[in-house]
Amino acid sequence: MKVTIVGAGNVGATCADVMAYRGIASEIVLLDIREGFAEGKALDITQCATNTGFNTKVTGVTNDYSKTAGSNVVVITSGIPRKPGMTREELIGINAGIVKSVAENLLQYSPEAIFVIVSNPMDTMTYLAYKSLGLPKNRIIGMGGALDSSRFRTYLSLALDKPANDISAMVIGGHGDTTMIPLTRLASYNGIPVSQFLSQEQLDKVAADTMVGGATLTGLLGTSAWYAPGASVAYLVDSILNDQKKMIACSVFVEGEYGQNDICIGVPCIIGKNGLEEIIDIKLNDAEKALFAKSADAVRGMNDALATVLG
Ligand SMILES: NC(=O)c1ccc[n+]([C@@H]2O[C@H](COP(=O)([O-])OP(=O)(O)OC[C@H]3O[C@@H](n4cnc5c(N)ncnc54)[C@H](O)[C@@H]3O)[C@@H](O)[C@H]2O)c1
Ligand SMILES: O=C(O)C[C@H](O)C(=O)O
Repeated sequence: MKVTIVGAGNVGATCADVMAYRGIASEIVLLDIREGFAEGKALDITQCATNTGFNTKVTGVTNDYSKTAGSNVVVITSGIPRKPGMTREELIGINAGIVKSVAENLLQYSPEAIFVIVSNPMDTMTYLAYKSLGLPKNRIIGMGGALDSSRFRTYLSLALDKPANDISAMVIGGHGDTTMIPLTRLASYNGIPVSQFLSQEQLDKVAADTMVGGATLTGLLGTSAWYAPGASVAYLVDSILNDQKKMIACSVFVEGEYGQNDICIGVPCIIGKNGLEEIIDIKLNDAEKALFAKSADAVRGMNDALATVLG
């Protein structure tokens, strides 16, 4: 199975590295606009093979889309990341044009591919890809919830002092500092509600830390994060290529689900060989429904800024 990743920067290269190491795809093509950059990243990753024991073919190209032909999955990470103090939404002006042209180029050479959108603001970029490519909604998937849920589980694990893999928890809604919705009520430690172990004050802090998880790392690193984002993309692509049918919160086009229409927003999705296979309808309580409606309003508002790009 062939995967193309556009953007060989921090997230794209990390994603390629994790996918190669875990043998998720047989072939990975990294593409970047910067001369020689993707070639260099691909060669460096390839030179891990004998020490980490993988057989994935990893190549890099400078803006040559013909080398991406016939990809089963394409991942878009091209664009600029935020700097400390910025919101993801401030990236829209530059990233919208990049994502649209990259997506169109990819489709030309891989007409059957499933698209995974990573560039920020991710929900807006996913909507842009959906509207401009004209593909069925199952083939356009925004990655954000996998990462946010992983951060939520990490913060819960730290508060509980228990392994993150024993914790089940999900974040839905927009992939923004104020639009994420960590579903604390449904989070569990091996099936036991986390509220049996943590006070409301502790739970509120975990949710707040989760929501600004990306901003915290941006403040520490001077640019946005890449290890957990790259691993989260690989996790999502694995579920597609290997038809795992995992439930992963992803940004997809909604048509009535959760009371919303005509936006891409994070909802629990079954992800398999067809991309989005089903949206799971969680019975939210009234407070959660209100948070989702507010998040959807903010996500919808950002889509208005796309008018010029969408023509
Ligand atoms: N959805 C998420 O959960 C999530 C997580 C982390 C980062 N991101 C976003 O992903 C994007 C990439 O982040 P990063 O840290 O890897 O940035 P980065 O600067 O390290 O890498 C971006 C790469 O894109 C390339 N690029 C720019 N324009 C291009 C074009 N037209 N064609 C091909 N390549 C092009 C650049 O040359 C660069 O190498 C940012 O927008 C960031 O906000 C999203
Ligand atoms: O925080 C960012 O800007 C990058 C990404 O969306 C993240 O959550 O790490």
